[in-house]
Amino acid sequence: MADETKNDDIILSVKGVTVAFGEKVVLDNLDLDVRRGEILGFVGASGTGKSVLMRTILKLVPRRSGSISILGHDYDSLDAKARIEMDTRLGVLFQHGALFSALTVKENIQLPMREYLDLPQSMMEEFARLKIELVGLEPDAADKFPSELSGGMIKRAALARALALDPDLVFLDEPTSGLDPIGAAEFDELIARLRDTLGLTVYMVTHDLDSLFSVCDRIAVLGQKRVLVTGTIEDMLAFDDEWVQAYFRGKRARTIVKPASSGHGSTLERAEA
Ligand SMILES: Nc1ncnc2c1ncn2[C@@H]1O[C@H](COP(=O)(O)OP(=O)(O)OP(=O)(O)O)[C@@H](O)[C@H]1O
Repeated sequence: MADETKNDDIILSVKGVTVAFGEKVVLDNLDLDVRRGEILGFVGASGTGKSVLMRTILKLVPRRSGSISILGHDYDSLDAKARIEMDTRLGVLFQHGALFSALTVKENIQLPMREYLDLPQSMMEEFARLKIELVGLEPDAADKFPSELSGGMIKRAALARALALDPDLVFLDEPTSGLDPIGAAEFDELIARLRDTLGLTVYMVTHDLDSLFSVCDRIAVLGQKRVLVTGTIEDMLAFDDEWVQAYFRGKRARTIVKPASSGHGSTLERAEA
């Protein structure tokens, strides 16, 4: 596929990255670009290394070789102050939310603010209130503990925490897993709205075909220890690989029906053929 992306548009660039645990190589010479303002859906069979790649990008897993540049900077070449500044520009929603159970929603959201910013309590209260509103939670969710929230509310609260520092790029690890189809669709709409209103770039690891069809601007497929293909749904359907074909043309894909007038409508008609 022709790639006309300018370098300025690349918010995350992964080049030649290899990650191994002992003898076991999980990612081998992997390349991936994420463009500013897009929702990139990242898929791959279970155990192929999607979480490992996300954790490698976030410096939670060491790599053997290769380079990772975020917002035009190679993290390894930054000094301590610049690294902290860089950390504030990234948000992460780990699978299952990973909220602190002993803290209220408001306190969870304020945690990154306490860690990275020196703000008066009154300002943190106001910022937490705004984030709660932004993700579509009721104001009274602020003082609730995670155990008092539904699965969908936990995801939204975790998203509010990921957005606490107004990041440029957010990483979402299976954000709709465990949600019912309506809750998942509402969460997808929220993500798309944040992309459109805040210009947020979203890197989303997902198994959710609905999300891939409805909100992802591009898709990247992980397989054979590297990114096999990136592109639109059309590119996936045209890509000659057994797993990609089974995934995007399989039974579950065929149950997703979109009106022909929508962006991917014709694709889906083809998928059903
Ligand atoms: N800390 C670790 N030590 C050793 N092996 C690991 C470690 N973390 C991950 N792995 C291995 O790396 C491989 C990729 O795991 P990963 O969790 O990234 O897969 P995944 O694509 O996210 O899978 P799923 O879709 O099931 O969540 C697996 O074989 C896993 O066992």
